[in-house]
Amino acid sequence: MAKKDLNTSGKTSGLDANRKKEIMGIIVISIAVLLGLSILSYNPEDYQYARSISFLDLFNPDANSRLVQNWLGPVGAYISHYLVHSLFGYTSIILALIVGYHGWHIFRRRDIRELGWLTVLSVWGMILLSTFIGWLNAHASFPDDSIWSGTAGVAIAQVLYNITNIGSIIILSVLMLITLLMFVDRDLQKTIDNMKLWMENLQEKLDERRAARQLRKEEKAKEREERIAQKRAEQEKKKEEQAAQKKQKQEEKELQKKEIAEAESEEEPVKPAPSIDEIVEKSEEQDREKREQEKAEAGTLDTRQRATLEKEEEIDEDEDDIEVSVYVGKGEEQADEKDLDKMNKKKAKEVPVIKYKFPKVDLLDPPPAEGNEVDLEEIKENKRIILDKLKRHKIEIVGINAIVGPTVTLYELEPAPDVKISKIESYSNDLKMATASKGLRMLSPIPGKSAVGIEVPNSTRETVYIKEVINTKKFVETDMTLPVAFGKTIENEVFMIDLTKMPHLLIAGATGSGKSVGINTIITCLLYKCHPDNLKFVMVDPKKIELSLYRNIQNHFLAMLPDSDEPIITDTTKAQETLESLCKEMDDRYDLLKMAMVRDIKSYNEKFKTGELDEELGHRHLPYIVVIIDELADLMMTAGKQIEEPIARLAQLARAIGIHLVVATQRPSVNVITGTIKANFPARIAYQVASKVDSRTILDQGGADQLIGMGDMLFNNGTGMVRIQNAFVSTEEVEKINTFIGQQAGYKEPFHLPIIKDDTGDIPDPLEDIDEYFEAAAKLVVIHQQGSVSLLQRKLKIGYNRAGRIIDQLFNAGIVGPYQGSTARDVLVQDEDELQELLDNLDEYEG
Ligand SMILES: Nc1ncnc2c1ncn2[C@@H]1O[C@H](COP(=O)(O)OP(=O)(O)OP(=O)(O)O)[C@@H](O)[C@H]1O
Repeated sequence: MAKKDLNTSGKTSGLDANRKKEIMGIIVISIAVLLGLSILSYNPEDYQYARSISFLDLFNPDANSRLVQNWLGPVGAYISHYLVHSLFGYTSIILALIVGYHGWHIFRRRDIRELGWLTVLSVWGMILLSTFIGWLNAHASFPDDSIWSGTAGVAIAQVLYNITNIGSIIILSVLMLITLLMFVDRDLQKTIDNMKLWMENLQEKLDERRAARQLRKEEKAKEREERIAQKRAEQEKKKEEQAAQKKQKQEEKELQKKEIAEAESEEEPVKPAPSIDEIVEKSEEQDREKREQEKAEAGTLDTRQRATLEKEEEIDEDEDDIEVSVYVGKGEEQADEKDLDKMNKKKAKEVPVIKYKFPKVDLLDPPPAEGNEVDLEEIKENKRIILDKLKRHKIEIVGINAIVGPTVTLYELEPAPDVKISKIESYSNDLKMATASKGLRMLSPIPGKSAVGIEVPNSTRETVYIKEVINTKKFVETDMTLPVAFGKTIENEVFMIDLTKMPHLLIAGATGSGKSVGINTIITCLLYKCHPDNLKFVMVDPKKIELSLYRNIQNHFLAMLPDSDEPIITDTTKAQETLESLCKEMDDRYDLLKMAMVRDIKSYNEKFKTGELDEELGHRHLPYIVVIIDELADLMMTAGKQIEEPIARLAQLARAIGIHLVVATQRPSVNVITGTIKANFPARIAYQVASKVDSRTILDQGGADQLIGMGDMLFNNGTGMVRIQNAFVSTEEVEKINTFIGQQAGYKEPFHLPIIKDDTGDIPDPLEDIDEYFEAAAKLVVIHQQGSVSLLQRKLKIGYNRAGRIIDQLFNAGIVGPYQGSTARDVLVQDEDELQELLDNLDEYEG
């Protein structure tokens, strides 16, 4: 039934009404398309052609109607001429769109009356747009062709312009805007409301975005804080782990040592002889390891130091004031006066070569019974000045500690979390002025801490006496080979190093800063701990006064060239010769080490002591040699490279064979402390210097320019810097020690360094400086047919160096052959008669 209704509904005679509408729609759309195409393909020249074609030509296949460019031929040319040229230019396309839209409406069977308002608005819009473009074309030459607006558009615009002049464009713009708004939404109020709403939405969105950004920022800051806290915790954990690992390693090492010792006692494997390179490399590696270990420990240094400090007082004036905790190091445990003497007595007995008595502790001046009191008033005042100054620069400090040392007090400031540490550093000069101090050193930050350190000199400084340092348990009981206790740190601890581990020292300081006292401290410490059999000094003193006191101990402790009259070298040429001789001694020692198949002097001497090394082959006990150069500048100025080269060579290679350099200068300029010298001296000491540049030359950083003289020093071994008050040893004390040693029998002569052969190739005059044992030695050598140093040593009861010198003279005289390493020299003279003949010839030559 319903089906029937459907089929019958709307049926008219012939075509169904709906179909009709659809057909109608399609036709209208097609007209719109044709209209559009004719408009789009408009060509101004087409109209003339179109006009020239007669109606009949249209049916003539040869007519030139094809010359018309318009896509719809002459018809299109006509239509587009009227619409585009005469009426509204290209805006006429709106007409085609209106027609097309109508067609679509009809096709969709909608009521086209609905389109009334839209049609009117579209036509109006088209006219307005063409007028607007016409105005622009006429008055702004844009676009430069009236084809966009048509003649009608330009004409209307011109009329409007004639009436309202420039107002015409404003009127047109406003009309355009209104039309556009009406097009978009015909309800203007609604449009305005919509626009308002859109603006509000936009504002809201912007606000939301801003809030989200702020939230993200806060979250990030929170995350960062958490990360920092986590990192700190990790660092703490790491430190603890490192300490544990270190302990474990130490235990393992000890265990290993024990095992090795046990294994060695069972059987001694035959090891291949190490090369010089291996020996140097090994000892460098050990140094590197030590430095790395120290670096790892540097982080824990502070806690170690702090643990030994005693909290003196907490000063807290006002309620809102930051309290300052004052710490004073409790100082090193003193040894019994007799302890060192007793130990030294035992040590002297172990070396039967000479009868020797170590200097007694009571030769040293006792420190005054009363130590310096901590001046709490001064600390309070300094704290006030520092905090006031920083507050004025808006730097907030949340905690402050004061560590009172013998020379300076270290104020540890803990800044508020948001304070930049570098900012505090920039006020160091201000603080120096405010505290009216001679020098003020900043540590920003204190290594391993998130605190800034300010070292302010104490108004009354405490002298650290050498006895306070030497007579401590730390020094007395140390098993270091060449221990040097420089003085006291800010925590009142004795600062001690083993010179063999450094392995050389470079010292700089302005005149009067305490260098000479420092060098005396080094020598004194060594004299109190080392037997003359194990230690020799080479002293170079171009200033001629500082080290002259040590002449007294030449037969015990000094090493020199055999032909030298002065045990303390003051002349540059002699200094150069001595340094070269030390290089030879170094090479000889490496040969000995190689022969003995050991890697360092310590193992060599141990092996020699047990009798494993044959004296016949030239093996001998090797004493450590400490070369002291007081004033490198004088030498460098006169001899330059000739001094620099042997120093650098020794510094580079001498560590394993027991030659250590202590080089001082008051001029730390780059032409004295050259790059080559600096590179080979990792351990450096700076006393007060004149400028920051000088400080950088010696320490690679500032700080030494802020020291306050009289033994106030900075020690840097490449792993960190320590401020020390150098122990004071007076000239009288040095004199007493030297006299005490000097009046003992000692050796017959100073330790002789090897003679350097003339490298011109000339054989030195064999009769010059000939040894009184020369003839006797020659006979011995010929009788035994063996040119060995140890033979002469044994038979003539002379020292190694002298025997070596005689062998060299025998070589020069043609009695023995050249040096052959580990085997004795060949004897070139067959028997005593031949020798006598040779000696007679030499006498004649001499005569
Ligand atoms: N550790 C110290 N404790 C107390 N006073 C010291 C200390 N070191 C040096 N002095 C004082 O400083 C003075 C100068 O010291 P010293 O002679 O060692 O300086 P210097 O650097 O060697 O000078 P120069 O280069 O002119 O020889 C000494 O006479 C002494 O009074």
